[in-house]
Amino acid sequence: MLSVGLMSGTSLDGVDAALLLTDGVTTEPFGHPVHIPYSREIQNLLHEGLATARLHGKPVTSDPKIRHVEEILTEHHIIAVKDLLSDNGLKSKEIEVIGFHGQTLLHRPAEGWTWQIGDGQAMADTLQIPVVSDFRSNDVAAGGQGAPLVPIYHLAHIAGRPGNATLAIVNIGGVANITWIAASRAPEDLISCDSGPGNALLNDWIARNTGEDCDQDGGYARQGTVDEALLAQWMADDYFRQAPPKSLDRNSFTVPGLDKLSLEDGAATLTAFTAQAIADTLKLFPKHPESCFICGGGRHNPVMMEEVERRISPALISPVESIGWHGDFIEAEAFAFLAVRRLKNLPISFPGTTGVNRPMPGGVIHLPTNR
Ligand SMILES: Nc1ncnc2c1ncn2[C@@H]1O[C@H](COP(=O)(O)OP(=O)(O)OP(=O)(O)O)[C@@H](O)[C@H]1O
Ligand SMILES: CC(=O)N[C@H]1[C@@H]2OC[C@@H](O2)[C@@H](O)[C@@H]1O[C@H](C)C(=O)O
Repeated sequence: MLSVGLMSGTSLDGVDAALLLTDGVTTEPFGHPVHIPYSREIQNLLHEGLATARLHGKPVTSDPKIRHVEEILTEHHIIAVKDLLSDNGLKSKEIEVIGFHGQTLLHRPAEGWTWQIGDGQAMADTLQIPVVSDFRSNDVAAGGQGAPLVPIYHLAHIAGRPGNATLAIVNIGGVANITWIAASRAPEDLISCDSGPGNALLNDWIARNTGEDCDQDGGYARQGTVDEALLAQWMADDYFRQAPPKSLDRNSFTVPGLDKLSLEDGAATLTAFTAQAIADTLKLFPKHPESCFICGGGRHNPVMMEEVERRISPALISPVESIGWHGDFIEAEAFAFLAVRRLKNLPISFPGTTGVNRPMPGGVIHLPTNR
């Protein structure tokens, strides 16, 4: 079965689209994935959507501003699927299902909800392919965190590899998250959580001060000095001592005192914040992993990788490319996998991954209506 996965993450940098050959248990990435970056205009629109959602403080789907953002977001994802199919010489009828994550506007599992936008029915009708969206709500409604959902894909993807070392897969996206994989390789033994910030706070800091999208190759952080006292203050947040599973909103941390730092010292301290949170989170799992594989955009930032290496002890980190994975498209592949699992009614979240009380299927199926 060939399926498509679409991810628009908390970095707000664009849409990742990937193909996966999967029966919902075994997996094999297929063809060439695509990344369709957001224009500055769309990024601003998404930021406005996030700000509007924060003002509401709860899902208000009838707000015309939010509906407009959803429409543009959905159009952009439809373009990504069309590009993916044409780049790979595929037709719509060769795709069994699309996993459409959408864009998270607000995430408040403690209040019993999480809010992703993206019009799955419009996508199904336009492309004439079944679409699965809204992957997180079922888990949150059942008392789970609704995130991370990628761990079962990490497990399926690692399953073919020899060896039974305890592993961690660390994703440094907008928010960073970690999947801990036990030697048993059993889904019931998975443990995961969001570790803390990834790139989103750093991106926001760089954009605010320079108008650039990110700290390209760690250029600003490299010239700065980490304010360890301020970092210790940020790390005093109770979140970092809570046991997994646990999850974060993109804007869960407010980083007081940051504005007093220079551009470079701010970049260095935010980069260290991401790394220190990863290092401290690894101590919360039952056993220190024998290897840590890093995926997500943060692995392209050499200063961030050095900070992670320096702060994890004992450190045994390498990018996921060292095990043959494509580290920029793991999440898109994961949503292709989760969509097929939804069609088969297989669970996508587990007590150890989201804190839900039993393995839980998730996602809403949208079948194309004939026009
Ligand atoms: N060369 C680079 N130098 C510095 N930072 C980089 C580089 N390449 C990518 N990044 C960072 O990675 C980010 C994109 O990461 P990624 O695509 O994993 O985010 P995401 O899909 O939004 O993640 P998530 O869904 O996990 O929150 C960029 O916004 C940028 O901050
Ligand atoms: C609510 C939400 O959208 N969470 C995202 C976010 O981005 C990274 C981190 O926080 C992660 O837990 C989750 O996404 C990934 C894809 C997941 O569910 O596994």
